[in-house]
Amino acid sequence: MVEVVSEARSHGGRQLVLRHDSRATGTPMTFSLFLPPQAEQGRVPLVTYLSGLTCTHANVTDKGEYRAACAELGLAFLAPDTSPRGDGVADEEGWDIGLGAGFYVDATEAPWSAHYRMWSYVTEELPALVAAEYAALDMSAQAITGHSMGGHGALTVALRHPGRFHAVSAFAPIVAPSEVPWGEKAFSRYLGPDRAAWRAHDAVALIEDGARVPAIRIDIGAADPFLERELRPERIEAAAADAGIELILERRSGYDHSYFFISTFLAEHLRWMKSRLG
Ligand SMILES: N[C@@H](CCC(=O)N[C@@H](CS)C(=O)NCC(=O)O)C(=O)O
Repeated sequence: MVEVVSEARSHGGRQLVLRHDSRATGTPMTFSLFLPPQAEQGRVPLVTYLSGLTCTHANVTDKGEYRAACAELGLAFLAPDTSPRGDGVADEEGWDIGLGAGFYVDATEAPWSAHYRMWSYVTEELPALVAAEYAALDMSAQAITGHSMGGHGALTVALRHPGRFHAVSAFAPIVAPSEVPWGEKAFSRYLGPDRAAWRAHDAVALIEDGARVPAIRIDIGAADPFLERELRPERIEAAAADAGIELILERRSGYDHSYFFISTFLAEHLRWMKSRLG
């Protein structure tokens, strides 16, 4: 059962905000879905966008400026939340852990393991739900992208589902979470101290361990304050080069980590995705 929280006409399509009771997280979950005008006539590809730390579906929905391009290109755009929320959901002080910081893993450690099952949510439950509810979505034509923690999510989800996504891109992604403070903090709590278990959720480690996608597109702001400490794009440049994965990585002069940066380049990513979706 999906509840429509809000619906608005935009660029000839429909911008929906939806809520449902998630089996994966055991909580209500809210997400947004834009259906372009082409969805009224036939089937359309689906782009999933995974958000970053502190975000809900609302940040990209309000500030991402994707609707004009999606309406032109005939792409649906799905934006999930970044963690379970509600009474009884574990949290800890700090904006980089707990609520708003699910890191797209299924936690194995208490107290997190009770609800923090964002991997199952974004890879299984949510795609199945939207496919069942919206027949216009062509689930054989999917692409995925994301920002920061959500860039990490997009890369790891695509690397672990070969063939599901025709295109994967990211904005300012955390490419090697096992090696940086945000990821070490989250993984040690959610997945425990055994770093071997972290590799399945680390894009650089996955590539080193043999996971492959045909191509990756990344944009990153050269003035991003998290660049050197948390994002470390040089790590995926090295891994992709060693693996023979085509990597289109643009460092955008003067841009920071914010939605002013993302909204500037999101349409370009959607165009690139559309070209790979055929
Ligand atoms: N809250 C943090 C910043 C966290 C941050 O930059 N989050 C990014 C994702 S990693 C974001 O998109 N924030 C929400 C927004 O800009 O709308 C701080 O105070 O430094």
